[in-house]
Amino acid sequence: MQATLIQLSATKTQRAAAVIAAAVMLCGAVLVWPHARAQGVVVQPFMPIFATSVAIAEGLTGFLLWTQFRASGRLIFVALACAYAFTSVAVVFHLLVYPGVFSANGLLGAGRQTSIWIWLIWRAGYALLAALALALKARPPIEGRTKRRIRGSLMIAGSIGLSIALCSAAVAGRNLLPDLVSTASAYHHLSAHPALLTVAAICFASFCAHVLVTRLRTLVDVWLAVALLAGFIDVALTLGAGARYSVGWYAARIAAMVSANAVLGMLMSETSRTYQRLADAHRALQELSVRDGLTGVFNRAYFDERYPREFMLAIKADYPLAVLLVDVDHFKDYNDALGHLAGDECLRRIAHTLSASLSRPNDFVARYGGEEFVVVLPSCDPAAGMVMAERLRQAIADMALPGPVTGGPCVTVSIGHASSRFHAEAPPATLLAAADSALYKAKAHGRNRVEDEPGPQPTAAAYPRHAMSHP
Ligand SMILES: Nc1nc2c(ncn2[C@@H]2O[C@H](COP(=O)(O)OP(=O)(O)OP(=O)(O)O)[C@@H](O)[C@H]2O)c(=O)[nH]1
Repeated sequence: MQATLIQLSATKTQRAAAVIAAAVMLCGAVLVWPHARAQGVVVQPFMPIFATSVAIAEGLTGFLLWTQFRASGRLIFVALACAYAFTSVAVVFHLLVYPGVFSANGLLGAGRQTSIWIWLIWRAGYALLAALALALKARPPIEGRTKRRIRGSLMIAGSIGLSIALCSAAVAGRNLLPDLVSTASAYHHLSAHPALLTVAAICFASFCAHVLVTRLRTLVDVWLAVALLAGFIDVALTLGAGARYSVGWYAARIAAMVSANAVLGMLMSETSRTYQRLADAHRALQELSVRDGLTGVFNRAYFDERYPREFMLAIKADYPLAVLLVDVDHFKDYNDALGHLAGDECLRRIAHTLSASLSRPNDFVARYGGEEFVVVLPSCDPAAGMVMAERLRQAIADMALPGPVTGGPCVTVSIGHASSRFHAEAPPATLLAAADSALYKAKAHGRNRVEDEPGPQPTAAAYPRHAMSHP
């Protein structure tokens, strides 16, 4: 089972979902473009809600990518986690310095264009770091948990440090950086500024490089492409918008939200699918671990664990428990005459008939060893146990499996039966020993028959009290 996403190919449905998301964004951008400069309603709480949700989404994406790195050792994941960590920090700065959110001009002594410079750092940093991650795609995984933790932590710390340094520089250099805005809320001449055009070019180039290099083979490739495209649309619409709280500005912010959530959505859906697959695999493994590989009935280990539990339960609830030991007659001759493969098939068919003959949910059959099976029948008194044993013997005989001698008797089984209500002191082995001794008798008395042996008896008890008879 695939533990990480590195080689997880995108299915047709996942590709279709990504294509639809990209198409909706592009169509939306084209439709909005002619109205981008139209002034919209100023919704003051929009910016804090938008920036907070983006910062959280980017941070969560970074964290989930980091866990993918911890599991796989692939540097591409930690490089992508760096891109998201960088962005998450830049978005927080962007919010702090944004005019009109916490104060008229923004916190940290921001100038009127500081938030735009930080936004440029955010968009360019994300695109560049995502492109840089491409270079690490083919790198072999880092071996060793400590090595992974140290290298990964250093890279993440480096990207966070870089983001803090660049954003702080944007705040500190508010008077040195080129002026991008014409008024406090409008930035019409921004589109002509080389800084913004450069960032737009970086975003577009990063998207193209990603598509060309990855060919969108894996799930991560596909949704990262959607995130990069959304980042470019954010920049393009912001360029066309001209002013804060215009139609284009709102549309650009929505594109930024798509950019922040595209990979996160994929990671969350894949994480829950992985849990589902893990649970299924665990269930299958558990089922496999209690089954006998040859016959498919429960194995000896399962019997050894469950039988004492059934025994104690019978003591506690004061009901009888029947045990049948079923042994194939002259099986050595069968093997010698027909070969071990035929012998295996014979055991499989006998096991199938035995389990198919049990109807109550708590009855079970296990392979006790070699050509011997054990059947446990809780709440079954001696009379019902003998009836059941005889029914099983007959069922095997009715199969009419040809025996080792051509034209001779068919395959048969001998069954030793023991059933009893117990003293609390009686060890579980006593009942098994009684069934074994009954089996010995059945063999000695000519085989293809059922014999019984009294199991450990109670000192004084009405018997049976709750016993259920087999129909
Ligand atoms: N094909 C096959 N044979 C098995 C398997 N396990 C045990 N056997 C064979 O079962 C045979 C058991 O032989 P014995 O213990 O002498 O018993 P028997 O020939 O059945 O004689 P009785 O029990 O006295 O009727 C041996 O030849 C084992 O090799 C198995 O998984 N597959």
